[in-house]
Amino acid sequence: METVTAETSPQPARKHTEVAVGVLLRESDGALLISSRPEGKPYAGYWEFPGGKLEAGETVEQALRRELIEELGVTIGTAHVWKVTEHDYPHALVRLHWCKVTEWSGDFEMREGQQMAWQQLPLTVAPVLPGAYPVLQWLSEERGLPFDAGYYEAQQPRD
Ligand SMILES: Nc1nc2c([nH]c(=O)n2[C@H]2C[C@H](O)[C@@H](COP(=O)(O)OP(=O)(O)OP(=O)(O)O)O2)c(=O)[nH]1
Repeated sequence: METVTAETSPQPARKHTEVAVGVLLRESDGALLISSRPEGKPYAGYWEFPGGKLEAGETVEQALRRELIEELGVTIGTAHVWKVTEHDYPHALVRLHWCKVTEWSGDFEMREGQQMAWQQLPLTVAPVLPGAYPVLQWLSEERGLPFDAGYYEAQQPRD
């Protein structure tokens, strides 16, 4: 009989965590809204696009609308998925559903004690969550700007 060791036994497939993410674009100058991750979450203090995990039965748009009310106090208009990416973190395998958002109402309030910044590319806040790099690349390409992942990598904390 074949012995299956820990090294050779197949690993069960990791389940994806589905995440809705908003790229809020300011009409006047095309600036992007970036926010910092609150204390108590993995990667606290890292900068990201606002959003969060889908709850049972929610569409991406519904989850994004709920998250932005919870985190920022704004209610978004229509949002459609623009890109889907995946990132494998030690804490989770995430599937990110990215939506561009150009319409919202309400005043921004940092309801989770986080910070926010309207930024042009390349971003000047750091460190940025690595799962956001592909979107920064696509946004740069759309604007005819160079994208250098090394610029963002160099700002990651070292252990
Ligand atoms: N919001 C957001 N999440 C991102 C980005 N890039 C990226 O890899 N992620 C990952 C980090 C997290 O593993 C996951 C989002 O989960 P989260 O913990 O922030 O979600 P949540 O607000 O629903 O959190 P929770 O407190 O309910 O657990 O997606 C990004 O730009 N924005």
